[in-house]
Amino acid sequence: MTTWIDISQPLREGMAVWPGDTPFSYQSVLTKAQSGSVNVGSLTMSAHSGTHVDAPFHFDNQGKGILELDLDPYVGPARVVSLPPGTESIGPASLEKEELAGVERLLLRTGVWTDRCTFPERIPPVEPELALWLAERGIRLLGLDLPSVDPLDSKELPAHHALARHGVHILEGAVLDDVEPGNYELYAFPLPLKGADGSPVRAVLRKVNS
Ligand SMILES: N[C@@H](CC(=O)c1ccccc1NC=O)C(=O)O
Ligand SMILES: [Zn+2]
Ligand SMILES: [Zn+2]
Repeated sequence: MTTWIDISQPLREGMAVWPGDTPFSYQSVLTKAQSGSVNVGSLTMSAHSGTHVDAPFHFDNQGKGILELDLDPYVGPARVVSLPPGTESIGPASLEKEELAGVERLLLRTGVWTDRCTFPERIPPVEPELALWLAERGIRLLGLDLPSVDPLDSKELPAHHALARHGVHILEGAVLDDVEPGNYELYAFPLPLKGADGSPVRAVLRKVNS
């Protein structure tokens, strides 16, 4: 049996969501007793719930929505890198010692979001300069264990825009606490949501030998 490493946050009532955003809820609309055959539930949630991907339409009215996105960045070989505790921001200097030749998907573990029931107050943001640096190295997906790539109070979202401009897809809210740095295969397809600006994903890793 394959050993999957689930790096998705469970979607459940009470989970932390962006301040002011739609809380997650699963409601039973029909019970087996009522229908005589089946339980049926209905979901209410933000497109940015838990472990999710952003489409450029999230921050750019002319940007692609989830359904228009290329799927390749979301599946394939990936590298997990752990950043040192106390990292203030994530830029080229944070990664200069890493040998990233051939890496197309990069997952960064900061370890700062420890209590998933509450939203973090401060996160180390991605420096917009990192976008070009990643693109120059052929990286097409940046994943983080953080709810955003920009400071939580940012309105301009410079890192989101820079990453999109350079074709680097964004995966947010991954759970990497127990994942050793190294090489993996990543599977994190977005849902086929027409017109949506983001999508929750079931993100999993599988260890590869190297
Ligand atoms: N940029 C964040 C989400 C975000 O900014 C947000 C999500 C829900 C409601 C409001 C938000 N931002 C600003 O008001 C993300 O990419 O998940
Ligand atoms: Zn998002
Ligand atoms: Zn985002």
